[in-house]
Amino acid sequence: MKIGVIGAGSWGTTLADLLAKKGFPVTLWAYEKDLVERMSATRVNDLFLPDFTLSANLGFTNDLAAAAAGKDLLLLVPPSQVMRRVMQQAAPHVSPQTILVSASKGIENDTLQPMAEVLEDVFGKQIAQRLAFLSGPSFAREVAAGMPTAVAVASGNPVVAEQVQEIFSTDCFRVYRNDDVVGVELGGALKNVIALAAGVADGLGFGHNSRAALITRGLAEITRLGVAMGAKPATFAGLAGMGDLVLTCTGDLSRNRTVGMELGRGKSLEQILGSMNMVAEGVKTTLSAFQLAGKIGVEVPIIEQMYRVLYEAKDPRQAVIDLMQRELKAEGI
Ligand SMILES: NC(=O)c1ccc[n+]([C@@H]2O[C@H](COP(=O)([O-])OP(=O)(O)OC[C@H]3O[C@@H](n4cnc5c(N)ncnc54)[C@H](O)[C@@H]3O)[C@@H](O)[C@H]2O)c1
Ligand SMILES: O=P(O)(O)OC[C@H](O)CO
Repeated sequence: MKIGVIGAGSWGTTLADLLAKKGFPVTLWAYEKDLVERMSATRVNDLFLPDFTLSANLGFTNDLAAAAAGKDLLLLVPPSQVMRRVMQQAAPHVSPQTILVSASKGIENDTLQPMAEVLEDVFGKQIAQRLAFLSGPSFAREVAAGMPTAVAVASGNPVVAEQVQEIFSTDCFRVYRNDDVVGVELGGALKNVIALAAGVADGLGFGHNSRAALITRGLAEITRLGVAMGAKPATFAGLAGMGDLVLTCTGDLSRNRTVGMELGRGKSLEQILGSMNMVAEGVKTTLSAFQLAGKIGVEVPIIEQMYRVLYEAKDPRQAVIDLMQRELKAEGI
């Protein structure tokens, strides 16, 4: 089983190392040429996953063709906004038997497509039979440190779901199968928007009540939008829904929650993003999710306020006031 990993951010590096430690020969593609040189020399990803020495079974390359060609499985972990561009370049080198597993969490701007649709555009509709999605509550640094973690893998092809489950599972990394591709993908993408909002609440100095309200009503929004897109409601009660939402809205390691906190403390989005080398997918996914909800007519009040804070420079305090003063209604999805 030869494996290529596209994207050497913290998650791609962590998963590449997990697979290499299981004994698979793994080639990790990094966008940054100088990072490849340093990782080859030191076996440390000093840019995105410092403090961890990577397995000897792991090879590094800046050449997409070398990473993609002759592989039985390709793990795709670039930021979602560049997935299309990167995979268009890799596609001519991907063999027709290769299984593709996406671990990226986002919805493309402009097209408003989740990664399943982006990859179908690049490879053709038939790719769905060889495609799987890995998602769920999983901070890279905790997985890299071997802390027990459970995630979901979704595929429309049950054979592929089972293969991917076997390939990725370890004593510390437990993978559950799921057949709801849309739900698993959207749960992972949309929780980032709610995590931004939870961070804003923390940054404004609010407490546990506010966070619990955001998580619960955020889950209702995610479920409403997801179901309208064809997802199964039960998926949002699972690892890729509730599980990842709770992790990201409460965990100090979350980049999305951190961005939200800085916004709540009064920094501008430009200032915050200017000081980060990592990706906070929720920022761009907020735009896609807001537009998507408008297009299909789903009410998403938290996502809408997050959109106004990020893209219309609305005062976060006013966003909270507007959320709290909405017309009173019955609880439910
Ligand atoms: N880090 C985590 O804990 C974690 C866990 C689960 C899922 N994810 C998801 O994995 C995906 C990748 O995130 P990450 O955390 O590994 O990244 P990261 O924030 O650690 O690093 C940024 C990544 O973006 C890449 N990049 C920047 N500009 C690029 C360009 N123009 N073309 C190609 N690549 C470019 C960098 O090379 C690097 O791989 C995201 O969708 C994220 O939501 C991350
Ligand atoms: O650091 P974040 O906010 O991108 O979250 C990382 C993972 O998606 C958590 O499962």
